Amino acid sequence: MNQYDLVVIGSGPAGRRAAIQAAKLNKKVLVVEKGSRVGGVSVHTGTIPSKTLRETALNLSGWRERGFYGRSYRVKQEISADDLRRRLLITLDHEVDVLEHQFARNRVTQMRGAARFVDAHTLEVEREDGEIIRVGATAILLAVGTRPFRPDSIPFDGVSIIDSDEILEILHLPRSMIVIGAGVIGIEYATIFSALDTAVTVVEPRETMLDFIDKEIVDDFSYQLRDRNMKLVFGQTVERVERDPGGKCRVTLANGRSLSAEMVLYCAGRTGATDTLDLPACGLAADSRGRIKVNPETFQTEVAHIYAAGDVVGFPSLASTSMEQGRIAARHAVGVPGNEPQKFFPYGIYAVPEISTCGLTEEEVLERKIPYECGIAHFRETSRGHIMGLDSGLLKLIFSLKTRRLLGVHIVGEGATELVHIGQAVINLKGTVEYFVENTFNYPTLAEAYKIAGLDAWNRMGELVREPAAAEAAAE
Ligand SMILES: Cc1cc2nc3c(=O)[nH]c(=O)nc-3n(C[C@H](O)[C@H](O)[C@H](O)COP(=O)(O)OP(=O)(O)OC[C@H]3O[C@@H](n4cnc5c(N)ncnc54)[C@H](O)[C@@H]3O)c2cc1C
Ligand SMILES: NC(=O)c1ccc[n+]([C@@H]2O[C@H](COP(=O)([O-])OP(=O)(O)OC[C@H]3O[C@@H](n4cnc5c(N)ncnc54)[C@H](O)[C@@H]3O)[C@@H](O)[C@H]2O)c1
Repeated sequence: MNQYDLVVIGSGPAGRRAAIQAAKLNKKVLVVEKGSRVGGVSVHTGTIPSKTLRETALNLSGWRERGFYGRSYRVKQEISADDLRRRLLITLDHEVDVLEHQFARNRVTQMRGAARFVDAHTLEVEREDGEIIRVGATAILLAVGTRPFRPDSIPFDGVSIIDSDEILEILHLPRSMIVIGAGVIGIEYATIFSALDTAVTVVEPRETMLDFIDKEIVDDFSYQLRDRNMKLVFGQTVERVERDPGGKCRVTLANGRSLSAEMVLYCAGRTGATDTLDLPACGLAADSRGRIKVNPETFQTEVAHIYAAGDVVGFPSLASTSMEQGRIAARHAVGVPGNEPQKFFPYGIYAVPEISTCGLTEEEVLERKIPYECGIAHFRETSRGHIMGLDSGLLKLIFSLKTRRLLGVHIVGEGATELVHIGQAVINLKGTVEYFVENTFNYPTLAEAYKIAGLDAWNRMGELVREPAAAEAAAE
């Protein structure tokens, strides 16, 4: 039986980053992956495919140019499912190739097959041909991720009633679609298909969506969706989903209302992929959604040498945070703990338009009773926004009145997921409103919106009265 310092189960963002980190520290590392190719949900069914699909949809539809040329502007008149898939396959091949090369360069051993526990230090890997291989490990990282939640009550058929994995395989672009669940996945796909001129209705049991985002940003976003005729049916639960004799999909709501469309996309959350690990054999158990509890600082489970990271541990379930969690877990597992991570990470929602946020929302600032001031900039106030033909886009900064420090940055609009990193740096480096007022920004850029929002807040906050010594230091 081969013995390893660290065995990583799963090759998604958490597993991949953990394996390479441990290998860089000269440890003997094995990655076990049951999928036919490495990369995890992130590369094959999640982040990368959905973002590639979005980019293709925006390019082929001419979405970004419609501000100038009108809503009927198209780059390609008839966009097919094949058009969308072509770019996807090229991107995925490239991602897998980069990852395989990283593993090879860093001497990370790979094994194809499904891993399960024999005991707390031993795993069995079942390969596709039925062969079973035993491996021993000093430490183990569970980076098994999640899969779409598929309740028995929904008659999935892989063609018209589908989940977020199956949407990548559709054979034709639907003219109408009902998206069930206004979480991040549901909203991203709903808005991408709406940009392709599919008539989209979103059904959500709660009265609101994306509750972790600043309300002013969600309000602006919802207004933009409704303005382009997307239907948001909130506060309604789904009673039944079925195909009617004419081939259309019918969704019946608890209030009796009936909706019909060519396609139903079901996105009501995800389940941890822990059911086949035989967790009791190592002394662990998962919760009802298949998730594993960990120490949020070390990512150790209740069994000290077994770690879990990534989506299998729950919120925030992002590729970006999963990578960091994997790195922290691997360092701790091999006895070289890293520095404490930065407190504030960005959250990017690649809807059309994009939303991105870092730090505290206005609702959180109010809840914590922190005296604050906000600064707002509309992208249309920037010259770059004019050049790009943007008629929407909003950047909101929240500052503490006491310390003048930036507490939160919230953006909806073109480039939000890139722009947010300026705000993230200022928050984590403890910068104040003066950073935006006193620095020169490239012109014309959308980043200039930071300057405008900073000045907007500063005008209400008033001048900073510097102590004479501090003023001298600032002048140096
Ligand atoms: C549609 C969609 C869009 C997304 N968009 C974004 C985005 O834009 N930005 C972002 O940051 N995040 C995004 N995410 C989230 C992101 O994909 C996940 O946070 C990330 O993939 C989680 O990484 P992970 O390492 O935990 O596991 P995963 O990527 O889920 O990988 C887990 C791997 O473990 C393997 N595995 C499972 N069980 C076993 C076993 N028993 N033996 C061997 N192998 C096993 C699986 O085959 C899989 O390859 C998106 C997710 C979805 C679904
Ligand atoms: N851009 C990104 O960073 C990105 C993109 C996609 C996904 N993700 C991650 O993937 C994770 C999973 O996303 P998700 O959208 O599947 O889950 P989610 O938990 O974010 O959203 C699920 C939504 O479905 C609703 N819902 C729950 N039960 C329902 C039911 N029975 N009928 C109808 N609606 C129901 C919920 O109220 C919720 O709004 C998220 O935590 C997210 O962090 C991130």
